[in-house]
Amino acid sequence: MFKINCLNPIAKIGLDNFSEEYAITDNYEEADAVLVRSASVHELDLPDSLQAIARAGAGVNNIPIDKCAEKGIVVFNTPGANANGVKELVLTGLFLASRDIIGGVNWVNSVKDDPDVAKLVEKNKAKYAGIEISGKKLGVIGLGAIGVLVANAAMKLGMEVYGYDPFISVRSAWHLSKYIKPSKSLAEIYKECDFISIHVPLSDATQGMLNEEAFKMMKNGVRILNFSRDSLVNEEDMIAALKVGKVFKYVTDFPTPKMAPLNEVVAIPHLGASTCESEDNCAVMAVSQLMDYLENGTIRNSVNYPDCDNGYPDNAGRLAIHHKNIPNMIGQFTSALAQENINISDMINKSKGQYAYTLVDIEIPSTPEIKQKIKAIEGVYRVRIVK
Ligand SMILES: NC(=O)c1ccc[n+]([C@@H]2O[C@H](COP(=O)([O-])OP(=O)(O)OC[C@H]3O[C@@H](n4cnc5c(N)ncnc54)[C@H](O)[C@@H]3O)[C@@H](O)[C@H]2O)c1
Ligand SMILES: O=C(O)[C@H](O)COP(=O)(O)O
Repeated sequence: MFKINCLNPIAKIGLDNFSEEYAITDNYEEADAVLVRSASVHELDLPDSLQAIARAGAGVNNIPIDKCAEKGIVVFNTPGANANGVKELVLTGLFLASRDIIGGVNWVNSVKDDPDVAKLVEKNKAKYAGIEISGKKLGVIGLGAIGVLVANAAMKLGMEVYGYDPFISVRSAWHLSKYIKPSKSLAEIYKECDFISIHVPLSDATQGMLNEEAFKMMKNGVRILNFSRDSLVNEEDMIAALKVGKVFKYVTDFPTPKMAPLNEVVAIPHLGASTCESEDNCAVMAVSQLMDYLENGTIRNSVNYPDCDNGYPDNAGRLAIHHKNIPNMIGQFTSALAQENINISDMINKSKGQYAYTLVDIEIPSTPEIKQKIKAIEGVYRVRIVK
């Protein structure tokens, strides 16, 4: 029986896919695996029982992924599963940035009981007027699952779209419209674009990337959209840029105490992935990846361990070994098994950066003694008996 703890509410359609071999527990400390959305795992201890964390969503900055890797805990996410939900809200954001729609609606609310409301509207509407997005230049920073959808959709709305992603995947490149202009540098995006939308993960490399230096290169009155993470933007620099009109509007899905009260900020309560469809997609994908990992040792869409699939374990035993990606690990595993006169029937080894993962199928059912012998090898983080 596998025990699953949910650190956030997870869509029922996903949880319903767990078979009778699984039980949902309220007790994080006893969980074999955890499902999470945006709740922070950084402050939590990682119990010895914990084998996997599945993020039902894209961003994993709420999870200590290296600390997990070193305990042999596989961290999954669900690439693309909420991308359409986010894209639709980004399109909304483009329109909200083009005219002061929110300011105007709020003002109408404040005069709604006035019998002359219709006259007042005609007299005051100019204050909320703006521009059209058609014909304007949009810069999309980060052409992953969301960035590609945003770029293609904005192009269909008549925008001239520039894209920047030095690490673009083959899959994204295939899906990107040929009409999107590839930018060689961020500077080109900053100098050319009327609207800029950022779709990169938060990391040490991207934190604060929209800062004073970047704003200096941008057009006066640029509109910036951030549906990725608050700290991609240097808050003080953004506030200064908004004050002088360098940035005309900042649309963000991540309000902070300093940003939320500003008139030039459209602050949305992190709704990008909060649609029935996205929540269902993420939950189904996360649960399927967890089950395949717990039952077969298969890894799909992990952010700290490599993809690794040796199918259903149809040999007598299977060991899943998490280890450092250093020379002679496989040699030591095979020697340790040979010393016990155990024949290996199948084996697969994959690596990702400094971490590696080996699935070894053997001709006898795995035992705690075999597990211990492999675990004692230096550089091994965890050994799990799959079968
Ligand atoms: N608002 C929401 O509810 C919501 C929902 C989903 C995702 N997100 C956020 O959006 C981010 C992107 O999501 P995604 O699904 O498109 O992820 P993704 O992994 O598919 O795409 C990210 C892209 O950013 C690119 N990238 C990385 N560093 C870059 C850099 N320095 N400059 C330019 N490009 C860079 C990568 O090459 C990749 O193509 C997530 O990490 C998450 O933080 C927010
Ligand atoms: O990174 C993500 O997938 C989003 O920020 C969604 O977060 P949520 O699952 O908490 O809505």
